[in-house]
Amino acid sequence: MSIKVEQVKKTYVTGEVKTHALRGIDLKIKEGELVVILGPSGSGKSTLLNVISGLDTVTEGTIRVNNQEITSYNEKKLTSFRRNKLGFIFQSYNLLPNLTTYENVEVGEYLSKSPLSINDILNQVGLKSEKNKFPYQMSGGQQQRVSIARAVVKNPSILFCDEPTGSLDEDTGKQVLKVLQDLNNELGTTIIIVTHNIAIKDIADRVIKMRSGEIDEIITNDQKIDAKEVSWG
Ligand SMILES: Nc1ncnc2c1ncn2[C@@H]1O[C@H](COP(=O)(O)OP(=O)(O)OP(=O)(O)O)[C@@H](O)[C@H]1O
Repeated sequence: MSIKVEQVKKTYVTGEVKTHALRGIDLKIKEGELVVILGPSGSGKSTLLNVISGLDTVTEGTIRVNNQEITSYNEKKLTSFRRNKLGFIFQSYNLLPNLTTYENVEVGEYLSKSPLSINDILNQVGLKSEKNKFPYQMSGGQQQRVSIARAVVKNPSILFCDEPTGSLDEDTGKQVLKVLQDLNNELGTTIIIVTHNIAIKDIADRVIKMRSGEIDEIITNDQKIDAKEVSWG
């Protein structure tokens, strides 16, 4: 699904204090792109991800997803758009602790009108033999792969990832990136990754650098590398 962001501003008001988190963002993302958003803390990365995914509203401007203006949707329409079309992965895996791997992924399946096969996805993320384990019986990388499987079983058109490797060591982080890269290549899922980790830029089609609520620079990456070759440095 393509995304078109036009003149988007987001201002948070807390008491007397106004925070201009987004100061006029223009951005187009093509279907099937893998985009990495980089920038210092407070530069507006998560806010941008939240408004594009309809988790938060804009103060000004429009966002179109596949030519549908989601900024004009009411809460009910937004909820159904998020449920049917989008997948989310966070730094904290947000798994249900008393459910097994398979059952956690079933939660994603239940939310979708056109789910993929749970077993196929567990194979794809390398968790076939972890199917009956509970989150506490697995490593951080395995738990993150369960959260990816839960998001992907919905067959989302866009996958939003907020610091997906933030809690992981380098080797495990790279395995998780590899899973995301394979999904992008094999299923054509549009993927947007927000991160502090500059090394992740090497797997992106484009890198969007943010600063103080604005896009500072957009870099097209002509030499994408395999996630296994990424080095945290
Ligand atoms: N719900 C909120 N209410 C008030 N201010 C907010 C809210 N969410 C974010 N902000 C402010 O908006 C600005 C941008 O925050 P945002 O979380 O988008 O930055 P970020 O680049 O994702 O930072 P980090 O890398 O630390 O997660 C910050 O100044 C932040 O304090």
